[in-house]
Amino acid sequence: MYQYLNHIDSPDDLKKLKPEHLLDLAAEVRRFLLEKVSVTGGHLGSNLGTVELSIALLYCFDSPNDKIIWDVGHQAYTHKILTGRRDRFHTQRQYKGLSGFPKRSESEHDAFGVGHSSTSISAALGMAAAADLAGAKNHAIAVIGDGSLTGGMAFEALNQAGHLKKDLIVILNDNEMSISKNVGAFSSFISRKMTGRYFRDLKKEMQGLLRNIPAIGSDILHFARRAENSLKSFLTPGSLFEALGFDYLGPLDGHDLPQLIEVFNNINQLDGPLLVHVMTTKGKGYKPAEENPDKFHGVGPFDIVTGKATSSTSARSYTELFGEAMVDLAEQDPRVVAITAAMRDGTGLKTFSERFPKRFFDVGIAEQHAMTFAAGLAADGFRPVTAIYSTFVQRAYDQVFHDICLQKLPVTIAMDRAGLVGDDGPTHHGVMDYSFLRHIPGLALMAPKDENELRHMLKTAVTSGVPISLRYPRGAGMGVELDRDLKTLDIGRGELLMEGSDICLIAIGSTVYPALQAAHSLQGLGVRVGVVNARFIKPLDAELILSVAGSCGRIMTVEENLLQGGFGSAVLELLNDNNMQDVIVRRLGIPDRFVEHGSQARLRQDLGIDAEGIAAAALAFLKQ
Ligand SMILES: Cc1ncc(C[n+]2csc(CCOP(=O)(O)OP(=O)(O)O)c2C)c(N)n1
Ligand SMILES: CC(=O)[C@@H](O)[C@H](O)COP(=O)(O)O
Ligand SMILES: [Mg+2]
Repeated sequence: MYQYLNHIDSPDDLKKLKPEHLLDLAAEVRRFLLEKVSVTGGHLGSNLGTVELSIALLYCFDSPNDKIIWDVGHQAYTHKILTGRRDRFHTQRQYKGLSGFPKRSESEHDAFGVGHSSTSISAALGMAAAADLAGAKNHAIAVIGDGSLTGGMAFEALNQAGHLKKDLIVILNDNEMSISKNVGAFSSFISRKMTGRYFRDLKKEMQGLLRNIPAIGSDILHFARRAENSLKSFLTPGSLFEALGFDYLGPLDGHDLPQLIEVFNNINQLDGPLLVHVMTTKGKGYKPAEENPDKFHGVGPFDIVTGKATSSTSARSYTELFGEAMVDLAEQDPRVVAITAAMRDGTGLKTFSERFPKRFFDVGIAEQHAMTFAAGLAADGFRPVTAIYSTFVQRAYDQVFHDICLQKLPVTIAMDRAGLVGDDGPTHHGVMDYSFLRHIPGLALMAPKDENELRHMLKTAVTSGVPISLRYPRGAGMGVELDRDLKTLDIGRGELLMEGSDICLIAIGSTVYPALQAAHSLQGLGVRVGVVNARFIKPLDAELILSVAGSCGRIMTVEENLLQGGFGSAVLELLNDNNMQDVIVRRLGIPDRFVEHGSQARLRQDLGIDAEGIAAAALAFLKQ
């Protein structure tokens, strides 16, 4: 089946192959990727696009002594397969299986843990500085995509690299795609095809310009030629990197394995900062992915022949209903604008962008900029909604504080993928937003119990006129009926769902329905259980919580967030501030550790925040 691939368990095995066999190996790797990812799901398009690049890097450099760092790392499947993980690759992103991203704890060939974009150049530069200090001669190689290069910290690293002049290799994998088509002036600049027409027009312009300068004899033509040459060198993609102190090579064909090997063997001898620009095709070698690179960026299990998904969910997703509510709100209020950081489809804003193109902004992978851009819009009368995954909002903590809350600007921070996201694992779980946002003065923070309440919370947010954030989970909603009209909720008001005098479960967001389920099963055992849907992490519904605490004397909080500084902590603080220390409290949530990847259901079960876990914890609590 795999004549070459089955004999490669390390880069040393790879190096035993003759160069002419590497093309066959690349074909086998592509087949292997399709075979495995069509079953497990995962990031397909970017991995099909980096097969040759991965082979050439491991063939020409000396991993793990040479450090290869993949930016984001979603495109490092071939790197993993050729570094001893082929036989375990069917477990990638599965519970207790391989991670979907490079991880130092997983292999010595994973030089740096990744998952959030734009970190590779900083890390590689750090390793280059380490090698320099240690007198070592190993290479530090960052492989960064054109999308990830729109992330600000990549430029912070390029800036310092050009200054330090350490031996650093940056490989720009340019497929002109982020998750969707890449955006921004920089991405069009680096992918600019220096066409003949472009130069001809430019030349005409130059000559026109020069004709207006008083004749300075025959020198003018000499000057014109020099101007044209310098203009050409200035306007090629490499000119910007050269201006930052890098040597620039490219653009090369990122699928031409012999060329990549020749170049990589040569650059092995170079020193100082070097940027190699390779052009690749996202989804290369698999027609459905080449034709729909955005759709095949991240996939569930699919049929290789048709390219169609083989698993589907019934209930509509939180994301989809968020997107629909955004369209409704934008129709009602011309001040509503939407901002995404390179994740239009992932955040459900595709329809919004088509209906209101002038009120839709994709800022690239630039969450910090997104927040302050929103603050600018809000300062001048608009109602911006930033739609950013919870884990990526962590990137923009200071901007939320400094640019939005301190100035009390009416920005809505809509955090999708909040809570446990599942297969992407610890880099992507959105389990800290209660903790890192709750203590910012003036910021309201809420979480809906279901997709219908999400819609009302969104309306509440964009009409509130204050800094406000809502967070909702990845995946399907609860399948509840949707109210026809969106309504506004009272900020700081929760709802009492069940009354009970033995114990009261105070839940928030995705834990409300599991708490209700637990309560019904406890009722069957004769336990009188109350359930509260808190709705707001801040401001808490103090009146409701103090009332149930006083009448029950025993409460259990439940949250899909770290316990440290989370919702339960807020309730403890409230009780303490109101001298209700005699109320006994148990907090269910995520303990002080990172949660590995696996299905959301399995992770919630492990953490005891699913219905069974809540019921068991409540029973144990009652027996104390
Ligand atoms: C800080 C951060 N924001 C957003 C993402 C989501 N994300 C993952 S891959 C990706 C696009 C990356 O594009 P590029 O670097 O060009 O890689 P390609 O998929 O094209 O190979 C995005 C936006 C992320 N991983 N990290
Ligand atoms: C690698 C990356 O960060 C994104 O591709 C992320 O995996 C998308 O997550 P969703 O699949 O939840 O949209
Ligand atoms: Mg790209």
